[in-house]
Amino acid sequence: MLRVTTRFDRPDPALVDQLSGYSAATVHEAQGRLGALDSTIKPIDPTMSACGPAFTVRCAPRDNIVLQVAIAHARPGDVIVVSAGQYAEAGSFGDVLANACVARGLGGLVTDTGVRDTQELRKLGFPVFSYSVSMKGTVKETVGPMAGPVLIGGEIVRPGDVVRVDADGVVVVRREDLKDVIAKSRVRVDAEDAYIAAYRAGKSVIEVSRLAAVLEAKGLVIDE
Ligand SMILES: O=C([O-])CC(=O)C(=O)O
Ligand SMILES: [Mg+2]
Repeated sequence: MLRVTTRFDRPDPALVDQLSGYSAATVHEAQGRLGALDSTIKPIDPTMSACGPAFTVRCAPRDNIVLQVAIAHARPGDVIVVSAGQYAEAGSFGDVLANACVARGLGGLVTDTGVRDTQELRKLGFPVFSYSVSMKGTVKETVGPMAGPVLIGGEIVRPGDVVRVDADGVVVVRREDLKDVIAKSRVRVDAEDAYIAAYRAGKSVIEVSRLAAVLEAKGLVIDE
């Protein structure tokens, strides 16, 4: 017998909602350039985005039985995060399972293996971020634990950490850092807005980014 748990603490939904107002790149910068999964994990459609608590899953390569169990047990808003050995040659998720996710109100899927039925997935609009697209079928053989820490895209994701996914990829925020990262994201967006306003007002990049002293120290002379 193998007894597994699907219980873990989830973050305050109001904080998840606030984080969703910031792009993945902003969140990554705001937390000190941390938490970005490898760029090999990409949305199947750049218009897709999501933000939610991670429901973590470990699957054997070419096997999606634990993923299916997770879809049955995840809560509305959860983003399922599947670590399956960075295995490109398997289509472990497609439009049938995506419909099960939509019916349960899940937030999205992030996986380091492949997905298939991508045209149907795009039409359905369920956010899917994967390592590959592969038509190759999977077996349902290897059971194992879920809702534990997983390694995916070079980062550890724990159940209940928050994943923010958009056209630029996937970033993970530790649940305990959420408030701080939201505050730092706000500061960053305000600073960027000020830069953009200055450029529109005709100021130069060198002035706004205070580059003159840096360029001088580096000995750069510009002939116009
Ligand atoms: O059936 C599977 O294992 C994956 C799939 O193609 C789907 O969910 O449509
Ligand atoms: Mg299918």
